[in-house]
Parts: sequence; C-alpha cells; structure tokens
Amino acid sequence: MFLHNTKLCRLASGLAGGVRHLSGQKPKTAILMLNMGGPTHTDQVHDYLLRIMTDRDMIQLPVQSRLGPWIAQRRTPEVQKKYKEIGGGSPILKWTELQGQLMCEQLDRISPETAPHKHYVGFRYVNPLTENTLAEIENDKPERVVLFSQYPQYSCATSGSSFNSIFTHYRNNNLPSDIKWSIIDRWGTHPLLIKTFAQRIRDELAKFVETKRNDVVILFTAHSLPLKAVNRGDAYPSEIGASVHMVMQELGQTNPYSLAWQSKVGPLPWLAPATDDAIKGYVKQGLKNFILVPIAFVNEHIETLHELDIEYCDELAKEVGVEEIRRAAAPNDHPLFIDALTNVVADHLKSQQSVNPKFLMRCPMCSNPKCRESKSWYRQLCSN
Ligand SMILES: C=CC1=C(C)c2cc3[nH]c(cc4nc(cc5[nH]c(cc1n2)c(C)c5CCC(=O)O)C(CCC(=O)O)=C4C)c(C)c3C=C
Ligand SMILES: [Fe+2]
Ligand SMILES: [Fe+2]
Repeated sequence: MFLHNTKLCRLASGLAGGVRHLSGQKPKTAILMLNMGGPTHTDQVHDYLLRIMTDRDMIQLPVQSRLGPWIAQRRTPEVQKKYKEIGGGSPILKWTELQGQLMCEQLDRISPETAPHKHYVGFRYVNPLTENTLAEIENDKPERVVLFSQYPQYSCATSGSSFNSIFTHYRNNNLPSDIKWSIIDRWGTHPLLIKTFAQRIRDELAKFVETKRNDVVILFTAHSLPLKAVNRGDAYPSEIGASVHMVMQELGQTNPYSLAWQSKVGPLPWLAPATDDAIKGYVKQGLKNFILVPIAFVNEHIETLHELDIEYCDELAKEVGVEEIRRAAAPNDHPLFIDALTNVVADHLKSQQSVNPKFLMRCPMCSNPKCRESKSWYRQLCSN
C-alpha cells in the first residue's frame, strides 16, 4: 500500500480532527530507530570517535584497545574542525526525531490495531545510546518492540554493529519476558525509498539547462568499506548496487551514471573508485556536469555537508574544471520517504515476525566471532 503523503494532506487531516497523534499515551508498539548517530556538539567528537575506533564490528585493528583510543585522540581536532564548518554538529538526531514522529503519526492513522506507536532513537556511538534507550523502552512497557535499522543496506559494520550491541546488552541484562521483539533491515530496494532517491535526482536535474540535461553524470556515492570486510562477504557492496540499479530503472532515462565510494579512513585498501577520483576521471573524458547522489544514508550528515558539498562540489570542482555540479538531498523529511518508513513498518507489523534478542545467530558472513547477522535471526527464530 502506498500512502502518497503531502504536507497539505497532513494539515488537512489534522484540521478535520479525525486523526489524533497518540504519542502522549503509553505506547503499544515501540519502534527503535537504530543508527550510528553523530556528535551534536564538537565536545562530543572525541568520545564518538573513541566508540567507533574500539568497535570491532566497525574496524579491526591490531592491539585495538590501545591503537583505537590513540587514533581517536589524534583524529579529534581534524574532525571537530569539520563539524564546526557545517554549523557545529551533526544533524542526524534532528532528522531522525522528525522522521520518527512523522512516521508514527501515519502509523497511528493506518494501523490502529498496533497503535499507539512511539518512536525511540538508539545510536551506536553518541547519545541517545542504544543501551540507554532500551531501558527507557522497558520502562514504557510496550507490547512489542521493532528494531528498525536506519541503514537501508546491510553491513556488518553498520546494522550488524547496532544489532550486536542489543545482543550484548541482553546477554548482560534481563530480557523482559512480556515484550515481543522483531527486526527490520535490508530495505534498500523498497519501492518508496527508490522513488524518494529518484525524485531527489529529478529535482536537481531540473536545475540544469535543458541542452545539458542528458549529459549530466549521475554519480552515486556511498561510504566506502575496507576490502578486508568485502572479501569476507559483507553484503554492503551488492546491496548498494541493488539500490543504484533500482533508482536508475525508476528514472527510466539514459544519463551516464556510476557508483563511487567516499570517506575512506586509514592506509589499507577500501572499495574503489573513490568519489573524487571518479569526478576527476569524468572531467578528463570531457564530461563536466554532475549530480552527486548519497545512496547509503537517509539523513544529511558530515559526509554530505562537508565532504560532498564543501570538499567536492566547491573546492575540487573549481580545481579540476567541473562546469556544474549539484548534490541530491538526502531523503530527510521528503514525504515519499516518510511514506517509505511508514510502509516498511506497517508491512512488517502485519507479517507477525518475531525474534528473541538473547538467542541471535552468529553472522555467517564475517570472521568476527561476536558479529550477529540479522536475516538468519528471522529464519532460525521466527516464532510462527
Ligand atoms: C552508511 C555506511 C557506512 C559504512 C559502511 C561505514 C563504515 C566505516 N566507517 C568507518 C569509520 C568512520 N566513519 C565515520 C563517520 C561516518 N560513517 C558513516 C557511515 C558508514 N560508515 C557516516 C554516515 C558517518 C558520518 C556521521 C556523522 O557524524 O555525520 C567516522 C567519523 C568521522 C571521521 O573520523 O571521518 C569514522 C572514523 C570505518 C572504519 C568503517 C569500516 C567498516
Ligand atoms: Fe558479520
Ligand atoms: Fe563510517
């Protein structure tokens, strides 16, 4: 079911008085929106980097308990400077709260049998940390909790790490027996998510003069991944590729396009080509107009606002002779995207899947003995 949702529609239904958001009441269904998070203030940067650099699902370093904190300390001033340049902090929390609120308003309307719905935010590396939010949810005593990864495409480093933190939490704490748990991830080809990305691209294409429009390179860009993780079989590159393919199919047109990878950290080999190298390569071939499309994250974040907007669209573009370069906005609060979130959850709630976070399966795709992979949880533990 697609709910084409416009701001006007929301306003009209609110005014009609027929729809009331139920978020003030005790929730029946809790939806925990999982993501990495980002520092809201620059004074959180050090602890944020420390949590990333000591997370073995994210990165495996020799003598990690020493090297991780050392890298975090060394990297802090450079990363703080970047956050200062984008206004002092990451907007991930702001966007996630808004998305959750709008999604629950729609869920209350279309899924009264599971209402009231309440969204919660669980971040892996910065407040509100997932462990603390789980305590808050338990306190609210919902009937069921949906663990909803906000990374549309799966990686052991992202969704895997968030699920793992929940597994670890309940290995060390009592699991409330009266809550039904379930998981949503791997929704990178959902038709409404694809329509959102396609619309974001069309909005930028329309800003090019008509004579140029067919030659604009649509350059999809996703956070890179170390080849070590890729070679273990991490699903991320193929899931990103699937999203790209579906978006191009939805656009139904013949613009040149490709996929490149950004934000490599450290000296080891990561997925290539790097986004900046791809831009340089196209310019050398005479293709000088671009739309950059961040395809792996649903909110603006430091890598869209700094790396893409400042380092590539502004600085690199001038340096290498780009004619015109634009960036597609992240899904953020696009009405199609709020519909995507709502549909993904509504369909999931109907499917009655459930899983016990205490008995999660070992991840079959990577050698990290702690990693738990989510889809196998469904297969092995579905209670139906
Ligand atoms: C969405 C996909 C992402 C994957 C896969 C990923 C892997 C990955 N990341 C690091 C190290 C860092 N990532 C950092 C920031 C960061 N990473 C992602 C997404 C993915 N990372 C996002 C959206 C962000 C930005 C969040 C924000 O604050 O706005 C950082 C911190 C910034 C920096 O130091 O440059 C680090 C470090 C590794 C090692 C990795 C490997 C699997
Ligand atoms: Fe894994
Ligand atoms: Fe990252």
